[in-house]
Amino acid sequence: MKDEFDLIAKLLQKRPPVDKSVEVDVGDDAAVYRPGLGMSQVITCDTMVESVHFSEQTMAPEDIGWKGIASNVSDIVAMGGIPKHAVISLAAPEVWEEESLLRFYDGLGAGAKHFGVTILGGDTVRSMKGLVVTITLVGEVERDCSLRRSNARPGDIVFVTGPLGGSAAGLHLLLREDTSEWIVRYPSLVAFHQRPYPHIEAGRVLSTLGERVAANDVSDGLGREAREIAEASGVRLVIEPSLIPISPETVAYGAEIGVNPLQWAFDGGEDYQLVGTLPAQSWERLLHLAKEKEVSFTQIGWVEEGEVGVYCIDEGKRSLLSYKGYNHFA
Ligand SMILES: Nc1ncnc2c1ncn2[C@@H]1O[C@H](COP(=O)(O)OP(=O)(O)O)[C@@H](O)[C@H]1O
Ligand SMILES: Cc1ncc(C[n+]2csc(CCOP(=O)(O)OP(=O)(O)O)c2C)c(N)n1
Ligand SMILES: [Mg+2]
Ligand SMILES: [Mg+2]
Ligand SMILES: [Mg+2]
Repeated sequence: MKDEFDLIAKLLQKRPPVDKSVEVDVGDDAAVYRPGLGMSQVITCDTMVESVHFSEQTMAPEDIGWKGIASNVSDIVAMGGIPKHAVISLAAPEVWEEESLLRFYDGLGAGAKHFGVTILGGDTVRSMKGLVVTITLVGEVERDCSLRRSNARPGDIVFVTGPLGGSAAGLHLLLREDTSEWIVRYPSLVAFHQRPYPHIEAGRVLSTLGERVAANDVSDGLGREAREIAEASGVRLVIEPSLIPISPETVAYGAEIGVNPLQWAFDGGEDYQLVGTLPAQSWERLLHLAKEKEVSFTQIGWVEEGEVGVYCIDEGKRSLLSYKGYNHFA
């Protein structure tokens, strides 16, 4: 690469085409886009740091790009929104040469295309150590229809949208010394970790239901995300661990190495499914709509009055959840 500007020009060739809601594209001081009529804007931002969110051993450059987009899409989905436009901040050390950065953008472009996101700009700077990627994503949702963490009420059903724990199992496998033989045996776990697929339609079914729905995406582990709903709503969530969907490969890998896969589900994170609550009388209607949209919802518990927190119920016995979830500063 000649310089930063030459690199940016090459990276931009990897992005999907922009739509007509974009008034000013990349190439000016800032981009300008037109929000949908009658829609509220949703905005989120997530960062990925080398050695914290990924390493050479766990993710190829393409995977980092895909997961960067997916983790931001996941937060828009957790509000019930449609992801729209992103800006990408890239801080790259010298060891990240042009070829690797272009591969990173291949994954980013593929993710953006898959989730219907346009890339309207960014910033490219030198980092002294480690790649740092920060993505800001805007989306939109119908006015007053967003899925708030504070929406849970006693009597609601607690649900998740898909299998949990697979990403943490995949990370465990990728960090092994003898990783290559395990990758062949458990490819789905590697995919859970490297290529998450937040379901835009799952969030959309919930936000267009015309009901009071709470939701949170599982980036830090089910325990942590459920607790955030309980705290924001001032209620108690009761979870039946035996109802938590866990993929057969996650169960098999856990059994082989002596780890309870529930620990990955509660504490692992990066699954990018939703955990949420909604009134019990709307459950059957949700399942009916979900079937049409090919998204899945599984009940894992219910909401009660009482001391705020998350409780697990096992053979009729309740205990306060001891799982903590991922914490950057713990
Ligand atoms: N440095 C910051 N400045 C302002 N707000 C922040 C900062 N870091 C996090 N937040 C806000 O705190 C809340 C929790 O953040 P986080 O746990 O990262 O969300 P999520 O897990 O959904 O990505 C979010 O509303 C986020 O926007
Ligand atoms: C090399 C490596 N070590 C550890 C992890 C595990 N890990 C890193 S960050 C994280 C939680 C999610 O990241 P965060 O920045 O908290 O996402 P947010 O909740 O803000 O969306 C997890 C489980 C990983 N993905 N890769
Ligand atoms: Mg965050
Ligand atoms: Mg979130
Ligand atoms: Mg997030």
